[in-house]
Amino acid sequence: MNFTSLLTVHSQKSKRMENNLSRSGSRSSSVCELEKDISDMEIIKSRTNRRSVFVRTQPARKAKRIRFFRNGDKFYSGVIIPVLPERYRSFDSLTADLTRVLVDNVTLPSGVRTIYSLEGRKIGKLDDLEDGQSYVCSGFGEPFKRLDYEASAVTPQSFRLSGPETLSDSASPSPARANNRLSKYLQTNGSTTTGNGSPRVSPAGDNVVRPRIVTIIRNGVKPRKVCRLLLNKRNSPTLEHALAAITECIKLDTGCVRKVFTQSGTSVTALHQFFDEDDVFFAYGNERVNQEDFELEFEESKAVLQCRKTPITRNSRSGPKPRMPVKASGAARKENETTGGSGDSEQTQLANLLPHPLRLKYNVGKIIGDGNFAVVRICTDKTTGKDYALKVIDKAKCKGKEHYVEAEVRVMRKLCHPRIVSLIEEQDSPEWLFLIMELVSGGDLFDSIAAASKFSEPQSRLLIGHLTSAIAYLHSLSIVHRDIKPENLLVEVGPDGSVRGLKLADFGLAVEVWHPLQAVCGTPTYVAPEILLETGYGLKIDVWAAGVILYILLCGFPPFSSPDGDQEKLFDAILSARLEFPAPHWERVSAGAIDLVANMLRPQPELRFAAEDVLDHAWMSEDYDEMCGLHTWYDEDSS
Ligand SMILES: Nc1ncnc2c1ncn2[C@@H]1O[C@H](COP(=O)(O)OP(=O)(O)OP(=O)(O)O)[C@@H](O)[C@H]1O
Repeated sequence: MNFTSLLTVHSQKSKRMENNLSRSGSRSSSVCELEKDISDMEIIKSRTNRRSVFVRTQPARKAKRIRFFRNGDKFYSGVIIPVLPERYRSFDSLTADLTRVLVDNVTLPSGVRTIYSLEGRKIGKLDDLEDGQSYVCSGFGEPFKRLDYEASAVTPQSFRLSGPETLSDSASPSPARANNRLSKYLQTNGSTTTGNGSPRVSPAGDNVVRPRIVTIIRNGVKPRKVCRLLLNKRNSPTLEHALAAITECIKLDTGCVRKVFTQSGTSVTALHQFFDEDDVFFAYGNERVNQEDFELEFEESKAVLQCRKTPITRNSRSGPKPRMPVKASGAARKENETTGGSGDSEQTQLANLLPHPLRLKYNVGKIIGDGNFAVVRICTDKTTGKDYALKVIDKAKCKGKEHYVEAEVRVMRKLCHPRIVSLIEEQDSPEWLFLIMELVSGGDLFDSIAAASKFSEPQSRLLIGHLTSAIAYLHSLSIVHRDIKPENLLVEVGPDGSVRGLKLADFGLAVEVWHPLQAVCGTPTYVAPEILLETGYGLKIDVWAAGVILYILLCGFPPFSSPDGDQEKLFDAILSARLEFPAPHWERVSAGAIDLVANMLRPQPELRFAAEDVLDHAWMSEDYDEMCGLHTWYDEDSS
């Protein structure tokens, strides 16, 4: 599980989804397009061809597009779901799906139990749901709360600055009606609007806003919730919009965020303050502000540091070659390094913590890795002598994010692929979650890159082939990993220590996709532009990340970086879509490799290669080097 999430340290993981939603015959179709297509197509899996194909087999049946709100949550703008009888054979299957979809955005501890119309009428069957209408989901025993839910359906997040009154959601009503709702929303939230209901974007505001991650501390009992939020022109064209974005991010118990302070206690009254020096902010509703609020407890400081931790080096050398991002190392790893591994007493302690069935079956050994929430140790099956990896997840560290851990396990249980680390078994205790996983003992790809600096084309082909086949498999199940990076790729090594292959691990951010996702998450160096733009994203973000990795394998540094380690500049570079293959580092790389990288790093997801396109690319063929001559140099004129 990796919580280097951009949006919040309580990272973003949502759930669920529709099975068999794969790519259409047109290789470049996006998830959004597929969402449209699925309504009138039936999926037939071609066994002979690796690719899933859509074949129209029956008259088109249109999905009902329905928006679902969270009961009592006027800030949640709802989720739109296409409802088709093929997809939901029972009302319960719809509520189960809604539970998985909503858990990313709202608190629903017992899941969706009841669906109401906006007027509070209980919905009992699928046929009662009307196309284009909105409904309210409530949990167990919750009475219906009458609110103007549709007002929140047009939050600033769904407002496009670039187009006149267009809404990001295709199922939104007419611009006029949407405008009314937007205007109503802004009025109820104290914002000013222009005559036509658009948010007033001051030229000054326009100038100050740039993609920037800030840390927000939610007022409350210490240790307080610490979140990360990406502010950009889309969600923060005005101060009011920024406050609404913060409200949505931290979900204050007391409703709207009304006051924000910097750590020095200065009240934030102008938009530019979010883009000045301070990057830690304290958010309040109507509560009183006390001086001691600005003092951080140890746990809070740790969370803030974690938020700030960027894998981009701040000690960049001058010179043409950008450096690799710095690997985040966890506390346990450091501890392991200084103590030379886990001592006997520590091991005994852990063995005592193990649930009885695991204690009977395994001997626990030394620490082999750690993350923010888990320590991973070697363990050995007492009967067979086979080694496994035991991941011990500390539930206390995951407080409030339990559903992400559950999602990680749920996703892993479904997977069975030679290039994906398999989950052997799991055991739960009130404080810990124990996962027994396949052991991949060669460390991670980050360390291999650090050791090798860069890889030959055949080695890069092998590694990217393994990674892409894992991604293609995930995508065939409509699962997006969302945190593909060298640290999450475990390496298999041969007896001579050479890299033989890799396996994909860490499904902490993985989620099933059946509508464009919005949660901003991932790791900055590998994040796709559509995530930063917050226009909704899908499976192709994994291909982008794999493209970044292929670029790194071939030349030893990332395609997008910031010379001084500034994260905002990194985002600007990603958004600029300027992909360069600078000499001398790329001079000896073949044209085929460069072509593949360029297709994996296309800024428009609909033009970007899908995972199977990558596998089909000529450069991926083992014969490529032979066909083209071993040292096909990249000729700039032929690009
Ligand atoms: N199956 C495995 N075999 C060998 N080593 C593993 C395995 N799984 C994890 N590790 C090692 O343990 C480290 C931490 O694991 P993982 O990233 O899953 O933990 P996490 O707490 O979820 O991490 P994060 O901080 O990224 O959320 C990995 O970086 C890797 O080095």
